[in-house]
Amino acid sequence: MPPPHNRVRLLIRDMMTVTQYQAILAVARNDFLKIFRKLVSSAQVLSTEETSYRRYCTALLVLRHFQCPAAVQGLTVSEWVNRKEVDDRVVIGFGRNETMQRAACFALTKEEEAWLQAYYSHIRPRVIRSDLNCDRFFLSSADTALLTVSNDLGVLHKAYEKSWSMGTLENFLRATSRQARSALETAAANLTDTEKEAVSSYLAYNTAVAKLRRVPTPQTVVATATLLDSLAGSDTDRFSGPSGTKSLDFAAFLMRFPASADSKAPTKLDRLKAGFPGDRVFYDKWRAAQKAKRMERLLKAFTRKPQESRVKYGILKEGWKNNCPKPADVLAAWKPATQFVIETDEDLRRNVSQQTWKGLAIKDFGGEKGLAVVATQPFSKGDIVCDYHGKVITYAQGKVMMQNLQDEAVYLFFFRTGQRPLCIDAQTFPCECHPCADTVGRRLNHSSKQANLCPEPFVLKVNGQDVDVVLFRALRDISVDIELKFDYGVKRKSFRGEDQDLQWLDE
Ligand SMILES: C[S@@+](CC[C@H](N)C(=O)[O-])C[C@H]1O[C@@H](n2cnc3c(N)ncnc32)[C@H](O)[C@@H]1O
Repeated sequence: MPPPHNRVRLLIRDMMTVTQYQAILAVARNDFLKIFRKLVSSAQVLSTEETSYRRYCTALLVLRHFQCPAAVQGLTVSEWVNRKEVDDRVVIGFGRNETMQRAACFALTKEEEAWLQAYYSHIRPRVIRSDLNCDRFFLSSADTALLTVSNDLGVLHKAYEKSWSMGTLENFLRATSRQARSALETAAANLTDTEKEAVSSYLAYNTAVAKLRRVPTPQTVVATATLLDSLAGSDTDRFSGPSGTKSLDFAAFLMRFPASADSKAPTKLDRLKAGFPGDRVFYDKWRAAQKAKRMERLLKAFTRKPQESRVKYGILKEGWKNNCPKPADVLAAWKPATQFVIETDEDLRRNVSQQTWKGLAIKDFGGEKGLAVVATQPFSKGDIVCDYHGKVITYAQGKVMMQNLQDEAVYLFFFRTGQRPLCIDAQTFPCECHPCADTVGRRLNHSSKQANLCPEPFVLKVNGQDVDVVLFRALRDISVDIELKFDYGVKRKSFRGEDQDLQWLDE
């Protein structure tokens, strides 16, 4: 029999409601939101704050969405970029098939999505420093897949131990995933059988369990998430701050009016129409954020220390009439970049031979466009992003393959290196060297007007042999979530040698 004080704890645990298990989310919320605001306004965030932010995000998925730690750890970038908006929620992990190991599927509110997106677009890219190619959404600060979600939950509770008043029930509680899930099952006892099945499917996390159940539709996942909120005894805003604060929030302002180097400042009328104050407080902060972005772009544009006149010309070419950094400030902040030679760069050779390109995910846009590639970390103008991978064949062989294609998408890249016309065959799929991978280059879509990548032929020594490769270079700075595209360089009437009216080739 457990000692008396443990018996009291066990008894209290039996009485705990779902909301009480979720109390840590409310207690830590203000600190979390402070970091969120800093992230979206591009203010400096300490690495300790980044870790606390990640801990809160994983706690949210465990305690509010009842996902088990293994499912949170297994969440991938591909699942995140392929999330689907359904009604007022965003469904993640939908459309899995049997080859996938995890079966977590949950529906976030729009606010929660913005929180996780801030982790994904601001913290995750900073954590990826080495050459490890990790597709996991949550990374540890050592740039590897996060394996400590349970432990992180304990650390989050410990950090707020003192702020919980002595003698309250919460004081006894360090909620674990298992306890929160079992409190939910207790709360679900009076539901109908169909609702119970939906709840237990929302909680399922391994393929074996998920296979026994029907695959839920995204609408069912959303309905179940709403049901879970009601079982927790309150609505989706139960952790929200005082009403009316949202419109005073600069983070919300930036979300409504993103401050990129090229965006137009919101006018007073724009601000008022969107429900923000008409005064200059947010406006001035917005201008400072844009100025910082412009400074960043100018600094990246010069690989050698420029003359002041060149910086002035650079600003003129950008067409920025006001709110630009002073040329003298750009010169003061400029630092030389590290040298990078394509033909001898070891990382690049490894990426070509092993297809370990970082910062990219394949996203399904559906319809005619189909699969495409999006950035999962920022790229700078001039960066090599990936290659067009496939077997190098002769131009003539490529043309024969092209003529034999019916209506299917084309994965042949014709190019010239020196005087030699060649073709890369990515039509034959999967390739012999990567039988289990969908290589990213073949999923790049076309755009003649908004291309952000440019193909360049090179000869590289790969595994001791000279290999013809086509590398894609970023034509401009590319941020997270942007689709990567290049100009296929063909006209719609001549594509595939047929007189086909393919309108997308004019895009
Ligand atoms: C190299 S593949 C690109 C990846 C392809 N979307 C997929 O789902 O695998 C080329 C094919 O993609 C499609 N495609 C490329 N760019 C497109 C665009 N901008 N809009 C619509 N479809 C496009 C065309 O069917 C083309 O033959």
